[in-house]
Amino acid sequence: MLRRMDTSPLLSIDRATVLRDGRPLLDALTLDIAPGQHTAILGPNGSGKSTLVKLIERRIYPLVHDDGSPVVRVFGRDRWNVAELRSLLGVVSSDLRREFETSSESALNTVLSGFFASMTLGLDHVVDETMLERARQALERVGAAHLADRDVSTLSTGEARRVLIARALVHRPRALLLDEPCAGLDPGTRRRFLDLLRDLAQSGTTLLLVTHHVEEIVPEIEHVVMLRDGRLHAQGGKAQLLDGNALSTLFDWRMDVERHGEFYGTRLR
Ligand SMILES: Nc1ncnc2c1ncn2[C@@H]1O[C@H](COP(=O)(O)OP(=O)(O)OP(=O)(O)O)[C@@H](O)[C@H]1O
Repeated sequence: MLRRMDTSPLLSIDRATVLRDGRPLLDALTLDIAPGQHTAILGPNGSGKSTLVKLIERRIYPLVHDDGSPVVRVFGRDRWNVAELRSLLGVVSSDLRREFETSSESALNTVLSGFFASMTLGLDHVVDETMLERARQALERVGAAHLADRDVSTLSTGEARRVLIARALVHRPRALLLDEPCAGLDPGTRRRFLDLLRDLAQSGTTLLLVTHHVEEIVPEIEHVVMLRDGRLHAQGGKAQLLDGNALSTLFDWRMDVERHGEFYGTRLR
């Protein structure tokens, strides 16, 4: 079973449609991401990026197919217990960030709650020494060990982001799904954060990075998916899609693409 899962696509979405008030937020979206394929998911506001994240993390469900065939498979499987899925696919989403803004848990407990796919540590959650050690290591990994005892609601945006990444990392997941992880970070913190993502990618964690900023696409990411109006607008390699014409069409504004070493940037016309 494990061997089969290892070679299965990380993500396989077959004509996913999500409706709200009769309107498609995702419209027959088909998308395949291979194992180990670091991917950036780009799209303008309202293009369906966060909806896609919620679909993958099982917060919302698509319309079912008439023939009963699965719409979303993660690591080759369409049925998951959420805690089990989180152990393989760590998620840092905007919903999760909002939920933790009002939490009164310490950063360490917040990271530990990742073992139980819950928001807080409950009385029925038994934390053993190994978990504690792993949670401390995860905080260390993201440079947040000194925040362990702080109440998460008192952390700055960048500090809280690190704690949420540590929470996603406690299981040492195979992949990380990050929705706008750099929103609200100052330039230095953003660059350090991107270096952390590079480090994770180089040590074998597959990155799925949702963003509207080309500047955040770390060099390890080679595959780009473009969403627009809830549909797959384009997908391909960076050389093909991080191009002035392709990005201008996607974002409806003329822009040029510049290379900054291994990174890309845009200049609006
Ligand atoms: N619960 C909901 N009910 C109705 N419409 C919704 C709901 N959630 C999202 N939408 C709409 O679905 C569309 C896609 O939203 P989504 O949040 O996925 O976009 P996004 O690409 O993540 O945008 P942004 O870059 O602004 O975060 C938007 O038009 C949004 O208004």
